[in-house]
Amino acid sequence: MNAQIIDGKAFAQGLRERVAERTAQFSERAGRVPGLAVVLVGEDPASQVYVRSKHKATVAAGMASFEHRLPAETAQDELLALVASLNADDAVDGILVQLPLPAHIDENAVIAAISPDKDVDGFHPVNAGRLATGLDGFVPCTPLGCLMLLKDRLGNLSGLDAVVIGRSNIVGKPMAQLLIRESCTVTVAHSRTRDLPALVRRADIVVAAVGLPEMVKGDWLKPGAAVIDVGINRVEGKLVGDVDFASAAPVAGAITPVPGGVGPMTIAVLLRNTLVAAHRNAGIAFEAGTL
Ligand SMILES: Nc1nc(=O)c2c([nH]1)NC[C@@H]1CN(c3ccc(C(=O)N[C@@H](CCC(=O)O)C(=O)O)cc3)C=[N+]21
Repeated sequence: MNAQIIDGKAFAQGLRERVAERTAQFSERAGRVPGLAVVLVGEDPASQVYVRSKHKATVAAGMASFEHRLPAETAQDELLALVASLNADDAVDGILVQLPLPAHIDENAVIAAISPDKDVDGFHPVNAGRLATGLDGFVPCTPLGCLMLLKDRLGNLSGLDAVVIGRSNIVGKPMAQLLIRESCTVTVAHSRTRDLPALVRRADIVVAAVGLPEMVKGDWLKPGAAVIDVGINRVEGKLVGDVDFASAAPVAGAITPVPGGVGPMTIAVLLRNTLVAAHRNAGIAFEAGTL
């Protein structure tokens, strides 16, 4: 058997086109375009690349993009003041502060300062709580993108065994919440997990989000499993995931590549969340439909 490759890039392209159509309808009705503010502190080259591609995708979808680039030595109070002004700005529907922030800034304090109704990253504790309790709110872009790919491939996920490797607030935990909501039996594994290969071997769905290059091996997988690789690791100038693709692809039923899998979904879902935020802020009902 050889896995179907899940083409996240193509799926993301389709999602972006649907978002663009719905953005045009929104703008017609509301008399303004949705706006996304992206804040980048410092000169980290990888972050600059992401912010650049977010900007291009935002404009391509018909939205306004407000970029704020601050020097690495920006004081936390200055950043908090900028967030407060974006919270108060009616042209701004969504706010994203690019992580990681420089070490002298308390990330949790900055995330908490973003209005939960503009928190299109879904990182604010209020949105994490909404997700955990089944209330409407913003869901982090990467896990929501992973879920879209899984549902597109597998349909109903009810009763499936899922293993999420990684327990971060931005991927592992919200991914587990989303899979619980889909009625999967979810196990969250992490660096202290005792027998990871044995755990993974039972899973119909494996989501790898640990940040260790090619850690998950093909002989850990149950034949036919759906494998979602969230890892983005730069190794010898090459981009590789957290899954050893060469050994996993012959065993898996379906697998996302890196690049071209989950990464492009993250940006497409960010636009989707910004469109949802615009509807809420304008008091226009949002029909999820194919979004
Ligand atoms: N507040 C915040 N929100 C984020 O959503 C956020 C963040 N901070 N900090 C950094 C991470 C990383 N991230 C990615 C987005 C797109 C790709 C992506 O499009 N990747 C392409 C390849 C890109 C390349 O070649 O480097 C792919 O996988 O095919 C990857 C990673 C969003 N992040």
